[in-house]
Amino acid sequence: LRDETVSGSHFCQIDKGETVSSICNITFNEINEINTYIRSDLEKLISSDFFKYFKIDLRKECTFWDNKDGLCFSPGCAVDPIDDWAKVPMYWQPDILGSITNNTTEDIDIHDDECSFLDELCAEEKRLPEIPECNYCDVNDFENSNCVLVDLSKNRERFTGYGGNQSREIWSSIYNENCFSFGEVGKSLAKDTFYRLISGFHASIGTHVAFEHLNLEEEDWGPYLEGFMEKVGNFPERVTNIYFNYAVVAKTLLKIQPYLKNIEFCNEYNEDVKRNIMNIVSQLDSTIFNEDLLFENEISSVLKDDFKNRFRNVTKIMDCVQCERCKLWGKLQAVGYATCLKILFELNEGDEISKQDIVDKLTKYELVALLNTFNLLSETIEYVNDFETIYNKQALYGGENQMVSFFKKHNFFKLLKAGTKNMEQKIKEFKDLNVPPEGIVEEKKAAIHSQWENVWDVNVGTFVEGLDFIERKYFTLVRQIKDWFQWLLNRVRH
Ligand SMILES: Cc1cc2nc3c(=O)[nH]c(=O)nc-3n(C[C@H](O)[C@H](O)[C@H](O)COP(=O)(O)OP(=O)(O)OC[C@H]3O[C@@H](n4cnc5c(N)ncnc54)[C@H](O)[C@@H]3O)c2cc1C
Repeated sequence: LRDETVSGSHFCQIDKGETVSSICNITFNEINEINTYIRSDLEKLISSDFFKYFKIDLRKECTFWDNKDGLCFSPGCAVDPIDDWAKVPMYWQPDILGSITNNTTEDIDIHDDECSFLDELCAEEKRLPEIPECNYCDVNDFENSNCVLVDLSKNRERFTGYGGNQSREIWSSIYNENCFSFGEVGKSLAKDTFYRLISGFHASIGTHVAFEHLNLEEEDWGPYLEGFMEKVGNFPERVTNIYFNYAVVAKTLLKIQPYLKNIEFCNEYNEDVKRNIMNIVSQLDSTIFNEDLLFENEISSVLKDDFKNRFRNVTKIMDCVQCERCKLWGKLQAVGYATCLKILFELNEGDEISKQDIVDKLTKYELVALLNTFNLLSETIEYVNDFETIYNKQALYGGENQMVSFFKKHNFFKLLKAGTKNMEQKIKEFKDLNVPPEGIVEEKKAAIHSQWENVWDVNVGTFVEGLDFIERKYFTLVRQIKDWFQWLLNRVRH
């Protein structure tokens, strides 16, 4: 979505000078600009040892329906969990995490494991456990013994081949059962936001899938513009929702920034990670998203609970995803958005001490998910811009490319060749006709004439049909050639 457009048309039908939504006082252009500034810092942060690991139970049972038969057999669906523990940093080692759960006060310490970020990272600084606040997502997700640790940098979100009814069922269940009904959407900013978050999340996955796409014919990875346009680009609302989500997550980071001081990312990494986060956050603009407007007039504990329940359901539905890699990234993003909602809702009220308390109790998984979700959106915006460049190039040089691909696709010359063969066959048959005896010459002449007409009609018809094809697609010139040919044909026949 950069400034240059071809012949005045807007890529994805979006005016980049407009604000992203009534509650985001920022334009598409401004978000593009911010994203360019923070991109390299964000990439550095996400590839650090602290943020590149995530724990997940890939075998967790789907509690909504029976999906035992639904498996994704494509090799792209697989995840490579960590098996060489020697290479994993100290604070991700199972014995460090395990030492907490092995304690006699197991139940309490499990919560400690999940919700006291500081304790979990720096074993020597254990504090007394507190009751968790992670109730926008399912806290049990990260505490069971079936969890595996995954290096996210080695299992990127990309095309896996997962699709069809299986994935459609998941999306439709998220939209139909867990978003507010269509009657409610449009009447309430808060409820609209819920739908937009899901749609932006979906569109971001679609953009990644199209950008890191496997061309099955050429067995090569690369951007697939048609796929992007089909799933995202032809729907301005979906592209807008990606920018909307970017604004929401950016604002979440701005909101927790003043309270990050207490969090220690272990001595080894603390300063680096903190400096990096501060660098990123300092480039964001607080007008990017106005959550006060969102909750104006209607923030109530009932609505808040409704949000919590619905989003917790969304994170649980991810257990029903049959493709492991999709499940990994789906879960991570669902937890990332759940964390956003929690911070935007909970940090909007109460005194400074309670706000500090909420941030102090964020779990490692929530923070890893939040920052990785922001990184995915940042990549998505970069990809949308790259798709625009590809689109503009094709529009500029499209005439030639389209012609070549047309001839490749419709194989026009093959059609002509077949027509010619047909014609040769007919001529041969014609030649093979025995010369008739005197008396029936006139009759035979008429038969021969009709044979010729037949040959002519069939083959010329094929040829004209071929020209028709091209004409319909691209050339007015062909119409003239065709008219001329038709005129010549009429003259020869009569
Ligand atoms: C949680 C999850 C994670 C996934 N991760 C991956 C992955 O990493 N790699 C991969 O290759 N595939 C992944 N998939 C599959 C992918 O999302 C699509 O489902 C798949 O590519 C099939 O696409 P589709 O064109 O049939 O439509 P789908 O994307 O399945 O969409 C179903 C319907 O939802 C509507 N819709 C589509 N997009 C939007 C939107 N943004 N907003 C509102 N409505 C919309 C349309 O009406 C569409 O027909 C994932 C699926 C899920 C559920």
